[in-house]
Amino acid sequence: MRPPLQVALLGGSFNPPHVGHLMAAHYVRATQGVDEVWLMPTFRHPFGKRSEDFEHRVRMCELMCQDASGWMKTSRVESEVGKDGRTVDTLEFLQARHPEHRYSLIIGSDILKDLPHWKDFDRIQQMARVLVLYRAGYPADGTVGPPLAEVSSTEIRERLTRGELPSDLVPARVLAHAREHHLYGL
Ligand SMILES: Nc1ncnc2c1ncn2[C@@H]1O[C@H](COP(=O)(O)OP(=O)(O)OP(=O)(O)O)[C@@H](O)[C@H]1O
Ligand SMILES: O=C(O)c1ccc[n+]([C@@H]2O[C@H](COP(=O)([O-])O)[C@@H](O)[C@H]2O)c1
Repeated sequence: MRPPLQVALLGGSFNPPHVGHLMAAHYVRATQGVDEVWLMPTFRHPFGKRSEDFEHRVRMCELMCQDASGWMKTSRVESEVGKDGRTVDTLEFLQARHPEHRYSLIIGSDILKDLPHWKDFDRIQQMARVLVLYRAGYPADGTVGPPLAEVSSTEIRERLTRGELPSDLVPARVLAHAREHHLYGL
């Protein structure tokens, strides 16, 4: 019998995806015994965060995944769960759909402050191994690995608003998609 597929989930707004996401995915794949990393763009953000259209964010994630050899994938699962975007519901849905997989959940250390407001984080920890990555600028206890890139989608959107093209922070194919579709006021 084959061992279960080890899947690490990286949920986020991806508004837009950037090299910080890419480094997080590569780091986990390289060091955490993971077969695949699935990017899961939010469909309904639980805290009401507004973003560009889901389809554009999915496409930009797919374009970013093209840089990896099949192990990094984009999942539309958040649009299929049919609830209000809570991660515990997404995990339940994925476990029912692929009971043969084993899940890890990747979060950056900037999110630790929000966890008390997440739904059923205890249950999440029962269903998945939670990997807290050290996001540069957000030191915390219990993180895994070195500080990762100091980059955020917020900073990228700000640069775009100023008319700058953040080609040092956004994969080229992703930036080309944003330009072609006039996202972020381009
Ligand atoms: N540079 C980074 N290093 C480590 N983790 C990151 C980094 N950027 C994002 N993450 C993690 O990836 C997940 C999704 O992040 P998200 O898509 O919200 O990006 P963001 O840059 O934080 O966006 P925004 O600035 O719009 O809040 C979160 O768990 C976040 O902590
Ligand atoms: O489950 C929750 O209650 C919950 C509350 C807030 C955020 N999340 C998830 O956290 C991930 C990162 O969100 P964000 O705000 O950094 O884009 C994303 O997958 C969200 O669905 C989950």
